[in-house]
Amino acid sequence: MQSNMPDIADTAPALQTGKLDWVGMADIELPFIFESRDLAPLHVNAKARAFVNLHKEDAKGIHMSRLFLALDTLSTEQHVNPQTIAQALDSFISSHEGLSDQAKIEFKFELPLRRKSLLSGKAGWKSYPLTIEAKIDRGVLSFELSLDVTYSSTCPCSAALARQLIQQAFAEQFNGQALNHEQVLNWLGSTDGIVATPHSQRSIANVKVKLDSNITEFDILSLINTLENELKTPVQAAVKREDEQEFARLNGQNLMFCEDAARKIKAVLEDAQYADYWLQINHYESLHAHDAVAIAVKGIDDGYQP
Ligand SMILES: Nc1nc2c(ncn2[C@@H]2O[C@H](COP(=O)(O)OP(=O)(O)OP(=O)(O)O)[C@@H](O)[C@H]2O)c(=O)[nH]1
Repeated sequence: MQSNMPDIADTAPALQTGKLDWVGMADIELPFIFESRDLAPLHVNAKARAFVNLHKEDAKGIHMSRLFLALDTLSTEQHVNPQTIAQALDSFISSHEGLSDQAKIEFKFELPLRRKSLLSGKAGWKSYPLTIEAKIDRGVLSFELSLDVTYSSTCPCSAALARQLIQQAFAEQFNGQALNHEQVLNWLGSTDGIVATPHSQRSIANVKVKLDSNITEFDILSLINTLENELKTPVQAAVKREDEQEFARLNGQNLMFCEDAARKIKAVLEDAQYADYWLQINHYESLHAHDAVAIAVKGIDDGYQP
């Protein structure tokens, strides 16, 4: 049937000749089963982008359906892991012989993880926005992960200003009186004892890392745990009062500007020895209507740019 049909991608002349860097499809709906170390295979609903370059200058176009069907195989017959993504990229190239020598796939999805509460022993779902980009360039494979981690940041400047107001309130209230332990303890537990509170904000760390081309599995959980353990105040799922109190303690013990968060994340990404990384810290301020932002990269030649 197909052989009687015109196939202009192969036969029609290009309107204008020239090489193209990427041609393909965006926003493809693609449910699949995702594999990553220490996680049971997970059903996710991804949006995919699939591309090849078009280096044959007079070719009319690429064969979109071949990319689409390779992705469909990944979705329906395989689990998504570095090997199967590499197979899909290989099939992009082999189905475009003479046309393309570069291919890339991007999957964007939310990774739902069970997260434990801080103290109460409960658990709940928390979703992490994740993008995986895989590329093959004249036979060389590369993988990149982008991940968002949401946390709370309490402003160190605001905390110092609040402490000063609390001291002033104490001085006014007791005005040079000699106090016993119980009086001070009672005052600290009263609303007068916390006359000002520092502002905190929901904050997001956007992190992008380049992975080794020879990885055999993704390890998203360990990256998320590393980032959250470093920040100390990740947004919680299940929260009972004891968890909320622990969260308040953690916030008070980990006051941070966006610069502090950026330096913390930079240090752990350096330690993890990623080939390259990029990070952007966003503190969605409650003091201002604008945000505080810090950006850092590993700083290697031809690497990510800030
Ligand atoms: N190259 C290209 N194809 C497009 C575009 N927009 C839609 N398509 C369609 O994508 C469809 C798939 O093209 P092919 O992969 O060549 O489909 P096919 O000829 O049935 O498949 P093969 O026999 O494997 O070549 C065609 O029906 C095109 O019309 C576009 O902008 N560029």
